[in-house]
Amino acid sequence: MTPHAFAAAVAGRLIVSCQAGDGHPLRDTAALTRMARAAAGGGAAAIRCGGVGGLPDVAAIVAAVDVPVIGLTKDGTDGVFITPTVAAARAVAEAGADVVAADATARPRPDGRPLKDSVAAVHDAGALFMADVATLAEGVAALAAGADMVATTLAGYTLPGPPPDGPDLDLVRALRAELPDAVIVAEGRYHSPAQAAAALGAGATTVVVGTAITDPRWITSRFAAALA
Ligand SMILES: CC(=O)N[C@H](C=O)[C@@H](O)[C@H](O)[C@H](O)COP(=O)(O)O
Repeated sequence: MTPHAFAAAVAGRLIVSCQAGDGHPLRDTAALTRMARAAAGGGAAAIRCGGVGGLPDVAAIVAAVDVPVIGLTKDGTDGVFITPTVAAARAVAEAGADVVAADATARPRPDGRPLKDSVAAVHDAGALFMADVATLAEGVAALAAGADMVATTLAGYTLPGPPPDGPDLDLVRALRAELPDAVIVAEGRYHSPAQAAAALGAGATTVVVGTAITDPRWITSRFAAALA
C-alpha cells in the first residue's frame, strides 16, 4: 500500500485499536479478531492491533478484515516498548501489517539502533511506518528519519507520573502547524465521539480510539463508578 492510498483510506475517519494487555480477559487472538471484525463492521477505516506476543493477532486480523491493518508488538510496559527494535519492526511487517507502528520517541532504544534503521526494515518488507511520538520535536525527527506518518500515541506517557485523563489536542495542533502536508494521527485517551471529532478539528488526518471502544472492563468500570 502506498502512503497516499493509506491516507486516502483513513482521512477524516476513525481507526479502532483492538488490543488487550497481559492478564486481560480479552487477551486472546480469536477474541481480538472478532473485536476487529465488529469494529470494521461499525465503520472503522483501519484496525490497529498487536501487543505483547501480538504477532498472531496481527496475522489473524489481517486475514479477517478488509480494511488496512496497523500492527505492533510490545515488550513490557516501561521505556521504549512499542515495536522497540529493528527485529520487532521487521517481524510485524512480515506478519502482514500494512503499517507498522513503533515508538519514535527520543529515548534510547533497546537494540541501540537509530529509528531510521527500523523505518528502513519496514519499508524493505513493503509496509509503511507509523511513528508513535510524545512531542512535536519527535514528530519532526521521525518524518526526517523516513516515517510515513506521525501519531500522538505516546503523548503523556514519557513523563514521570500518570498521564492526564484527556487527549493531547495541543500536540495535534502543533504537529499540523509545523507539518502541514503530513499524515497526522491523533491517538491516546480519546474517550468520546466528541473528543475524536475535535481531533479532526485540530488538524488530525485520522483518529485512533482503543480503550473506549474495545475494553469492556474499562467501560464497565466507568458506569460502575458513576453508580457508586
Ligand atoms: C501508550 C500505549 O501503550 N498505547 C498503546 C498503543 O498501541 C495502546 O495501549 C492504546 O490502547 C492505543 O494507543 C489507543 O489508545 P487509547 O486506548 O487510549 O484509546
